[in-house]
Amino acid sequence: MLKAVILVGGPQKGTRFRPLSLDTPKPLFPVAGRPIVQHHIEACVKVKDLKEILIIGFYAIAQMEKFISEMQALYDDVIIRYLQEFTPLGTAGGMYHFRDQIRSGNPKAFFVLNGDVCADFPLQSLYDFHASRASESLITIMSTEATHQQSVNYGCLVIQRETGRVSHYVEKPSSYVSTFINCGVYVCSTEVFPKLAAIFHSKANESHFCLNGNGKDQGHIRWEQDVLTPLAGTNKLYALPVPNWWSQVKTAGSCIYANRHYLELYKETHPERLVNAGFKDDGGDGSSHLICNIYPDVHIHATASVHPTATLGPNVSIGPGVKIGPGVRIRESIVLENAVIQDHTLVLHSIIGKESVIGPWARVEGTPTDPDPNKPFAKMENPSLFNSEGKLNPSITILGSRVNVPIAKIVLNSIVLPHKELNRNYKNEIIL
Ligand SMILES: Nc1nc2c(ncn2[C@@H]2O[C@H](COP(=O)(O)OP(=O)(O)O[C@H]3O[C@H](CO)[C@@H](O)[C@H](O)[C@@H]3O)[C@@H](O)[C@H]2O)c(=O)[nH]1
Repeated sequence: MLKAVILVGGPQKGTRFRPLSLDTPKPLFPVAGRPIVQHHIEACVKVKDLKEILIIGFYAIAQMEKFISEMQALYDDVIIRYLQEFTPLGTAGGMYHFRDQIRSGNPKAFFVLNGDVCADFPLQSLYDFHASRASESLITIMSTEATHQQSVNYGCLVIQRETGRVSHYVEKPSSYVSTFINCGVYVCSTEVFPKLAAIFHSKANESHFCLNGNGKDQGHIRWEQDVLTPLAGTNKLYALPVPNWWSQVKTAGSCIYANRHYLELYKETHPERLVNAGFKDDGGDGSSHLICNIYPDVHIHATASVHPTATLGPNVSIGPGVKIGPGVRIRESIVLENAVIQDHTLVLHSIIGKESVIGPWARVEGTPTDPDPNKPFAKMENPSLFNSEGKLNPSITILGSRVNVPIAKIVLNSIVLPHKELNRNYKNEIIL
């Protein structure tokens, strides 16, 4: 039997995700019509013999319980639970704290997935690789290549080509180590728990490491620095470099990028979630009707209404209850629940928040922050909001929830906090 742990962190961690994280915990933000973490769950339930998924974070249970019960209803062959840390315990402290839940039933191994990555997760191949080295391997890391320049923003691994052993691991090094990076996806043997126990007890003995000293709980353990770094070079740490699409989801801009890739994956995994050439299934009886002009890939929730003269795509996700008027043009964007986009409005490279209303003949446009297509292995940059001159770096436009854009106004490369009534044009601004 196998299990999976998904690390979702908690409210303080989502600051680069504002204003989107103000009303939805980041792991539940919809990308390609499904919460970010549902994509992890869908990858896990495909693994043979995987029986339980434990989502570990420090969000309040009330914020997660509806999602968990929806997931449990959808995937009833697998147990899905949320375990709340009483305080942030780091990337390994939660696993140690909930060790009895992870070990119960005696799983052969368990996956660990960072909740803030998106990927075409090759979990079965990762497990098969791990199992083939089970006599030695304690942890197998999913790895991918990055550019020299970007690699230092990740955990970097030196991998022995023939064996897959990791001889050296440095978390976010200050200078170049390797272009092979840690994807934040692992298979672990339960033999890792004695290691975590030793780390926990040695931290407890360190006099400076107390609850009020550095502000972190004694149970705070860093998976990367405390576990992976010392394990490298001991023949117990392996890595499997994979060519699959993979990216972090740190900023709102990376959601547009992830949206595009998950929509593309749907062609193989869930073609029913895509709208084909402008036709939408009427439900059950095999009939379909023209809804609008489509440039694939586009996902439209069954409860959204789109005028037949609107044009959507490529890479657009339309949420539940959204209303899109005549002549509207939307591309490379995510439109959230119950938003209204009125006649002849243009939306490009943007996220439109829940219940926002964009009046007719308006223009809401952002600038994509995609990886450089001319650099092999380039990843998403996660630029800071402001440049060295204190000006907003051009990025996607985000309208928080319940924002009102009146008729014929233009909003370019701007971030608008919830509940704002805009009354003029905006360019490169944060509207607080
Ligand atoms: N439960 C829990 N989860 C946590 C905590 N702290 C972080 N997490 C979760 O653990 C994941 C990684 O946490 P970060 O601390 O944000 O690390 P990172 O900068 O993304 O780097 C990690 O991921 C990279 C790949 O995306 C790796 O390259 C890197 O080596 C490292 O593992 C995220 O999903 C985050 O929500 C915690 O205290 N508790």
